[in-house]
Amino acid sequence: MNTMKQFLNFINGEFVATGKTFEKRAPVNNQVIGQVHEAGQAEVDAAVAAGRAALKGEWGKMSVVRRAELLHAVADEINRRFDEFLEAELADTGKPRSLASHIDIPRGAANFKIFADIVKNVPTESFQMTTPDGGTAISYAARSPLGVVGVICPWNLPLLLMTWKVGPALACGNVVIVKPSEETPATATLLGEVMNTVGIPKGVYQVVHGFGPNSAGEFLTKNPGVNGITFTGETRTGEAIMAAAAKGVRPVSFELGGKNAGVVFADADFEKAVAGITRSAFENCGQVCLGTERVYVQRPIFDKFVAALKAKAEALKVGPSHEPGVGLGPLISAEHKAKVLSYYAKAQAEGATVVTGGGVPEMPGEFANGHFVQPTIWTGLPETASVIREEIFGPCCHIAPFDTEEEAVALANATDYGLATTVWTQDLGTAHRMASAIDVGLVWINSWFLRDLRTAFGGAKASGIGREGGVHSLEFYTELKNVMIKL
Ligand SMILES: NC(=O)c1ccc[n+]([C@@H]2O[C@H](COP(=O)([O-])OP(=O)(O)OC[C@H]3O[C@@H](n4cnc5c(N)ncnc54)[C@H](O)[C@@H]3O)[C@@H](O)[C@H]2O)c1
Ligand SMILES: O=C/C=C/C=C(\O)C(=O)O
Repeated sequence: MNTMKQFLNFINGEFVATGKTFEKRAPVNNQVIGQVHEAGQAEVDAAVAAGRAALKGEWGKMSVVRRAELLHAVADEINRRFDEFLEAELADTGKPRSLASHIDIPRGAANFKIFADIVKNVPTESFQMTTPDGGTAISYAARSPLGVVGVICPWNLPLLLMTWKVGPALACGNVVIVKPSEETPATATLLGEVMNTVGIPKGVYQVVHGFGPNSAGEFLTKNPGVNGITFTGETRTGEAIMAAAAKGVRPVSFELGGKNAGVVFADADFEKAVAGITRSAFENCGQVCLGTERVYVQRPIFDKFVAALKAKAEALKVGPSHEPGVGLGPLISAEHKAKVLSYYAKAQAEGATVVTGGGVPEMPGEFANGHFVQPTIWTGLPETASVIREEIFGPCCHIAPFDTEEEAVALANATDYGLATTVWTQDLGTAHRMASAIDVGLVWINSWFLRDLRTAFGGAKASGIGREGGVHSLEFYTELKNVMIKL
């Protein structure tokens, strides 16, 4: 009998079914592959109570060193069960096996290790002063956990983006309640087994499944027992969560949407620039917040660059995860496919030259029902066009020419977002001037999505609030107290 996989909530160390389920469908063929048990108000309230109890119990009293040891053990257990996490992520997302095995799952584990090490080694400040009465005083800072942290995650890099928050939150002594995307329940649920195996006390890591409004997401953000919320997702969702967090003045950490530019100067290493923009436009089927949907190429190499990127896009093998050599998987859902195709139609309606793509590939057999779209490149549109102004989150980009550095800066900055930019040039002066002038949180020079986990990560403007990564995560996941002692 084909027993449908059940994705349960993970509350107080137990896997919890509810009477209310929704379908999980495979992006590669749109077949139902599981039932997800939606957490209601009662389940979310139970998770908050269990989290608060955990803070008062063994976990709240645990030393930093012991916490770090346990988080290293979590990472080691993820790596020991690497194939299970890999298969779970592939089933949920349909992404190419090469991508999940080299990025999603390794980073899912690494995110625990890096913060386990950081919390053991980062000092806090101390000062000595002469007091007005001629005496002295010393002061020191001390960090304490925020408390119960709500972690709300998107579906594009499910394990990576969830543990990018859970890692530092736990390292700082908090407890977390994770609300994975309704599209990708698997790896967050599997991590619950790992937490039990490793011996993370119950109530420290919990998972509630569901949607946003009138479901687990909203119940979590509105629960007064939640002390802070870290969220990755669309900007408009961030606005709703920020409104919820306002009650009780709870802190938020937001990684939001983007409409990132890629800027290629005529002096760039041409092959590297083509390869880099190909990755930034099409990797993960364009479903990466850091991805490039607006490409600006200096005029002398514009035609050559368009031809080269066309060739790269057309060389991408479109198919399901298990097929070797697949470079482009499906989009996450039928709804998202419809959204991306609506932009493909808008581009044509607004007069774009379709350099390649613009539709749906012929897929064999069951995969004809998958959420596959063609990698697509446009030219010839004005900067006011919808596909240049709005985040699409698909395997597509528009390429436009520019002449001067100043023009490239103005084009890159002409957006409400401020997440990432990738700049390709072999001139050091150009590189540093561009990095300085572009209003984003992340600039890659002659690279893209190259990550040092000690660095500040986050977006400016409508792309986010705060920075996570390295010591910057401690600023969100702890309260910093100053103690002054008169001697
Ligand atoms: N800046 C980054 O680092 C980053 C990384 C990945 C994705 N993103 C962005 O995420 C978006 C794609 O992901 P998505 O479609 O899952 O985003 P989304 O905003 O639709 O959903 C994200 C999560 O928020 C939950 N949610 C939705 N409404 C909510 C509400 N009112 N209250 C509480 N929770 C709510 C969803 O259930 C999901 O778990 C894109 O805009 C992308 O740019 C940003
Ligand atoms: O889709 C967005 C990717 C975000 C990546 C990270 O947050 C990271 O690499 O830590």
